[in-house]
Amino acid sequence: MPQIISEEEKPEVDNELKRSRSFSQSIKGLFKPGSPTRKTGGPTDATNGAGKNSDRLKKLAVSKEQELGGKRHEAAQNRAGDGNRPKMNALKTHTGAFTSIKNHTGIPEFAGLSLSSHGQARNPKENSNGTSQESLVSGEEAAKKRNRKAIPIDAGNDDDSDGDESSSRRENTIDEELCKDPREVRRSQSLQRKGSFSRQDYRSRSMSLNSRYRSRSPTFSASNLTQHSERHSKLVVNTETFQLYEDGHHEHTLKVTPLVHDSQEDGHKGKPGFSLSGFFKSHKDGENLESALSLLPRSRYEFHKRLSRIWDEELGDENDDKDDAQAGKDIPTPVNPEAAIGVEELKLINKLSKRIHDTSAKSATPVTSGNAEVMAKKTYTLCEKYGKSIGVIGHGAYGTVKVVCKMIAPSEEERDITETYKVGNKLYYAVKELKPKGDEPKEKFGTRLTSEFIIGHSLSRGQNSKEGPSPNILRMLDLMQTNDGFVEVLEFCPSGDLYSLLSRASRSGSGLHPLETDCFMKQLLNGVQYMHDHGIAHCDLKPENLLFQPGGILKIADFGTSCVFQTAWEKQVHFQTGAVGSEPYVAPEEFIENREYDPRLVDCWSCGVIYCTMVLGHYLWKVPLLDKDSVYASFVEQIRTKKEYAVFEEMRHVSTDINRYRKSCLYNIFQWHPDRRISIDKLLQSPWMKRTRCCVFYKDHSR
Ligand SMILES: Nc1ncnc2c1ncn2[C@@H]1O[C@H](COP(=O)(O)OP(=O)(O)OP(=O)(O)O)[C@@H](O)[C@H]1O
Repeated sequence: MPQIISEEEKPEVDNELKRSRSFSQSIKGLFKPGSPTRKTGGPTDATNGAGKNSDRLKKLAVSKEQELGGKRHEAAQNRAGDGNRPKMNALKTHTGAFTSIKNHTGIPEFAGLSLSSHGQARNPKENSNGTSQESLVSGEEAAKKRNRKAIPIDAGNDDDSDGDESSSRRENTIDEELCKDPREVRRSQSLQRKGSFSRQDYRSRSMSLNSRYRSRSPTFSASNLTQHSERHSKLVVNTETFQLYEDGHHEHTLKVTPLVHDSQEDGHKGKPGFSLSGFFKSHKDGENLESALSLLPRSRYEFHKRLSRIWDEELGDENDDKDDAQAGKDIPTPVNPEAAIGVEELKLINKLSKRIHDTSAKSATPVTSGNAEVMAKKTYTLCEKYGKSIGVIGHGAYGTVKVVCKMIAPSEEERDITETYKVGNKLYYAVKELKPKGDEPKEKFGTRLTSEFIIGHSLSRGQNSKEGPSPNILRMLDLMQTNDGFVEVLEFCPSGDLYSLLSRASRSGSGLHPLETDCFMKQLLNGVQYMHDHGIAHCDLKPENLLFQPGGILKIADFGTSCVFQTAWEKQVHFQTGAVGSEPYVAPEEFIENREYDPRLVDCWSCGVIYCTMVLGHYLWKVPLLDKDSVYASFVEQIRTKKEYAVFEEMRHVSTDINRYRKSCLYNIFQWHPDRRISIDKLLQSPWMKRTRCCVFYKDHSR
């Protein structure tokens, strides 16, 4: 049964809502471009965050472990009308999560806490694509049209371990219309389209590439993927992105996002699209990028092992080893070895901070001049390790994201393919340029850079994890330095992000299939659970930060605003204050001034919003503030008075049972009081998720 707030709890909730209302008055300027640091509560900038982090470390030594309230409530469901769908006007905040570490006495002076942000007003998807979030806004007729007759099918998970759910109750059904004619399905599921995308039509080229990609396994180890294609089962649903078989198995067939010719970046007229077989002529920008040098110590050089060994033998850097040994001596023994931020990360933070600081100090003498040769001997260039730039995949707030491609020798072809996207003997990497924004202080930029990289690098390597890396965390492979900035080398996800997928689905009128959305949700929750298990909360979960491999493997990306709530030296969970993320996905408690909140629970709220966005094809609300958003206010009102929300009640699924379980989970996610919100762990244990068939096989069957 869904949980809502009981009568006796109302006063407390009312107070909170009032507070959130009054805070909303002051939040107006919070996310303006270049808006100054908030003085009280709310987001702070990285420098303030650093101060807070030191305080926190002192506090942490004596404080008791904070535990989550696990109270769950039950409530009845009634029907109610829904308000108007909002047009999107979202925002995003950024923060740095680390500060440089100068000494290691006592509890390490590790400042891995993202408590902060200064806001910038920004369209949620204000990028080169001209893509607008409004494109996701649509009406509600589609939901009504989806209410159709159903026929039985086993759409459940093979895992029958959800105790109380006996097999006799598994009357899973699938929409009759969906089985009959996928095109009709598309029409019937069509979502009203608003706005348009200036992203050029990707289809002509990507369609031909798509078949190549579809035939190969996604980048995650094949053993972790469920196998569908060998089964001889009738295809019952076939949309542009999803194929469902009669036996309940499914496959994702995501398209490949086209690259833009590098030269177009410079204003040259070039042919749009790209060929994976051809390399473009290097130009000045390309040379700058390709000669970028890694900032990672050579001991971190885990790929291209053969080459690494040669360098280690020929060019051993004793100083690095000495520094490591010295730093290791001063670091106390971890109490929480599973934390993503442990001894190795601490050493790396120090090294990177030093290197980034040195680079900033010497910005007048870029690395390509005299010192470049010396540095190049100690490390490797981007071109040597990851290949040449072949095009641009997108634009972020901090710079362009390019794709580089490296041919590998036949002897290397057996190499671990989890590293990045691989086609034949070519490996593709995404290279994200990072430059300080406008007048962003160098120190703050360095902090943000280190934070994002260390968190992403540690999580994606899974070094501190018994089960190894998660297939749902984007691999962050390297941090390199160019003439005028830095670049992160990332696993390349050729199918782009969930935002683009939803936009395309909305545009083509197909929407996503319920089993498709459930599979993505399960992957998302598993990825987030992995992060939480290792002491990191993402804090900016949204479709734009979820990338895909063509086979439908979802990758959580962008750790720039992530929060380290527990390091290897802490047993307690650290809460944070201040709104972080994008308004539609931010949990309501983040807006309450000076209120500490559990970052894991805000991630859970965001997952719920993402899920609803996938199902509905539009946002739930613009912002969860009563006085700012009538749709959110309507949600709160309906839950209070009718104990249900019309939007959730009207959602349809292929299975009536799964629909019921899902609804229950949604009510438990959208608890505005965080103490009553369901955790990611519990969500993954729910009958809904247990019955969700997923493209990734998670070792822990409870997931
Ligand atoms: N590893 C990757 N593989 C494929 N596409 C990527 C990858 N990383 C980013 N992109 C694409 O590049 C575009 C810009 O990404 P980026 O992360 O810089 O944007 P952003 O979300 O604005 O980030 P930030 O919040 O750090 O500014 C997005 O459209 C994204 O889908």
